[in-house]
Amino acid sequence: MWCRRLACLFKVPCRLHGSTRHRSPWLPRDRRSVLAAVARWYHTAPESLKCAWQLHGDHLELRYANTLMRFDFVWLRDHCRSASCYNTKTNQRSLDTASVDLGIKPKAVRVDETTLFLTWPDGHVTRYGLEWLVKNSYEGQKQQVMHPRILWNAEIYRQAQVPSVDCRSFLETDEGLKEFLQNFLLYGIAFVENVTPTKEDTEILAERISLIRETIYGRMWYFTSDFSRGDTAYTKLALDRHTDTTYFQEPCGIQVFHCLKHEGTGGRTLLVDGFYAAEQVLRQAPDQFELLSKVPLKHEYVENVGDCHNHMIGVGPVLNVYPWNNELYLIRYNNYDRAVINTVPYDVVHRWYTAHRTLTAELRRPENELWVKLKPGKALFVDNWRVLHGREAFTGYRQLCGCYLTRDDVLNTARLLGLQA
Ligand SMILES: C[N+](C)(C)CCCC[C@H](N)C(=O)O
Ligand SMILES: O=C(O)CCC(=O)C(=O)O
Ligand SMILES: [Fe+2]
Repeated sequence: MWCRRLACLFKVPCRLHGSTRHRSPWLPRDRRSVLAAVARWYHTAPESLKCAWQLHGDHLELRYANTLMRFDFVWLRDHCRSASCYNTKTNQRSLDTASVDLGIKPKAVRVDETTLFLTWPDGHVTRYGLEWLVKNSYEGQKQQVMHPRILWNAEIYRQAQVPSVDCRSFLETDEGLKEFLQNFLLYGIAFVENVTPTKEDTEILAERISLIRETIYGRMWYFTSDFSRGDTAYTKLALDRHTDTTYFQEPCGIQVFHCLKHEGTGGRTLLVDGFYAAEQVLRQAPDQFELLSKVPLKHEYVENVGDCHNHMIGVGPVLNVYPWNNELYLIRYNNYDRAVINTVPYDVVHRWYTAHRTLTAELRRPENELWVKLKPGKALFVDNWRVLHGREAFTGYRQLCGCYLTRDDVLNTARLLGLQA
């Protein structure tokens, strides 16, 4: 059974459409089977079943380490790692891809125990390690996750007993920083303890892992319930779960919160793993998950209070997934800031509301809610692409400081410490 959805272009195990075999849109099925019938398999050694390959009219088929891979010939030429094609000092391609004949085909192919050798019509030789091919092929990629995560509800998170990292160890040791980042990547939230409760000390923390993303709220922001800005955050009202800056084309990657003072009641922080909730939607209603990942929405921030005049618009679906493996990487969920829906016709609108309701029900399940009281000295980092935050209404004087971080730079720091990010 081939996937009939037009929108589904990828040959991935289909969790969305209930079929595991999709038709590859790039190669008509009948042509592939004709070619397969005339081609023959070559093995590195007669008795070796570890690696086998065959040359087809327009691609090379290679079986290695239980992975069946198909490589386009231009791809094979384009990724050549020889000294004239690739600069290993800069890790950049020097080959001009536009100079490759789109009809190119290797003149000779040879495989030994570890390496694939291709000789091109002009005599140039390309070598690929077989392990490298498994790791870098489409077929290898779609079986892997980009970002390993532990999805959680309140119980899972509590059971995990994720430790907070001490401020000194975070600032002064690579181990402390790495432990913090590992927890942050896995859970989408992480705490630093024993921080001096000032804006300046919070800034030092932020700069340890990333660049601060300056926005219309400033670089380091600092707020109380004085309605100095035209947004509910600057009041004492409760705020339902949401992600921030959905009205930016690229919502801020990370949010840092540090409560510097609270003399009063209430004001607890709510945290909900948006990806855990989205996974439940995928299980219950895969077509609703798909709709939430396809329908583009606008979010908007219109501010006219005092001297602050801003008008921001961001466009994107609620759920953002990598198309080759369906992995979630960004949830955009803010019912306060969602703009007028005018990007799809009325019947799709109704289906979208149904899907949004299913997701909202999951996000609102009490067992998915993690409530914490932020205290001076304890800084919270939230992955704003994954974990929703909210707050309980409060009384009294409450002062919160923090900032947004650029996501690329947090991931950069994590990768430099050897983490998969
Ligand atoms: C965090 N800080 C107080 C600076 C800004 C709050 C932004 C609030 C906005 N409704 C949003 O969700 O993006
Ligand atoms: O007051 C709070 O605890 C959080 C408010 C909020 O959602 C925000 O500042 O983004
Ligand atoms: Fe917020």
